[in-house]
Amino acid sequence: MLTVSHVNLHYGAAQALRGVSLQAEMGNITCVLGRNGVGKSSLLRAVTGQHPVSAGTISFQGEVLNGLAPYNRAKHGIGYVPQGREIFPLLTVQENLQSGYAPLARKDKFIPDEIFTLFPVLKSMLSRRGGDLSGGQQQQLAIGRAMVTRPKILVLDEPTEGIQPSIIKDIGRAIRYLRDTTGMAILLVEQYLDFCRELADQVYIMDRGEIVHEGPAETLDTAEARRHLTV
Ligand SMILES: Nc1ncnc2c1ncn2[C@@H]1O[C@H](COP(=O)(O)OP(=O)(O)OP(=O)(O)O)[C@@H](O)[C@H]1O
Repeated sequence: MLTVSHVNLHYGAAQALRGVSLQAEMGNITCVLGRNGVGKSSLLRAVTGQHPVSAGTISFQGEVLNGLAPYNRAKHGIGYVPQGREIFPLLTVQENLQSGYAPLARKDKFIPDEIFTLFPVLKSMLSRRGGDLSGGQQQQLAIGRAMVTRPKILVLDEPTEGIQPSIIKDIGRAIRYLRDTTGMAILLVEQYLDFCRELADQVYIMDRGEIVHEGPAETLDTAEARRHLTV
C-alpha cells in the first residue's frame, strides 16, 4: 500500500500541497478528483519523486520513499504515466517501450506480451514514430511504457485528458484489467467525474492543495463532487 502522510509541497514561496494524506491500497483503484490547479499533478510529483516534499512522508509497502530519486522509486515498483504522456516523438513505439528498461534487471529487459494484449494497436505500430500516434494511442503507449517497468503501483496523471471517448473506454478497461489480474495498486488523478466514478474503488477530492473529501466510490455525493470540479 502507498501511504502519503501530512505532505506539504512548495514551488518557491507558493504552497501547492497542504497536509495531504491518502492511501492507495493494493488491488484497488484510488482516484483523486479536482479541477485545474488544485495540486493533483503536484501530489503525483511528490509520490514519484519528481519534486521534493517540504514536510510529511511518502511510503510504499512500509518503506519510506522521501529522498529517493525517481529512478530509485521506479525500482521500488512505482510506475508513472505523466500528464501530457511525454512520449519521445522521434523514437519508435518499440524504442519508447524500451525506454522503460532502465530500472530493470537484465533478465527482465523485454516487453511483456500483456501490453500488446491490452493495447493491440501498439503491436501493429511498433516501428512507427511516437510523434505520429494519435493522442489516445500515445496515452496507451505511455501506460505500456510504465508497465514495462513491472510496477506494483501505477500512477496516472489525467489519463483521459484530450482523448476521444472510444479510447477513454479502452483505457478504463485496461486499468480495470490491471487491477483485477495483477492486484497492483492504481492511483490516478482526474477531472473527469464519470470516468472516476465508474472505475474507482476509493475517491478523494482535492481543493486548493488540500484533501476535502475521502470515501468509497459508491457513496460519492455526485453533486458535492461536481461543486469542487466547477470553477
Ligand atoms: N513548476 C511550478 N512552479 C510554480 N508553481 C507551480 C509549478 N507547478 C505547478 N505550480 C502551481 O501549483 C499549483 C498546483 O498545480 P498542479 O499542476 O499540481 O495542479 P493540478 O491540479 O494538477 O492542475 P492541472 O490539471 O492544471 O495540472 C498551481 O497553482 C500551479 O500554478
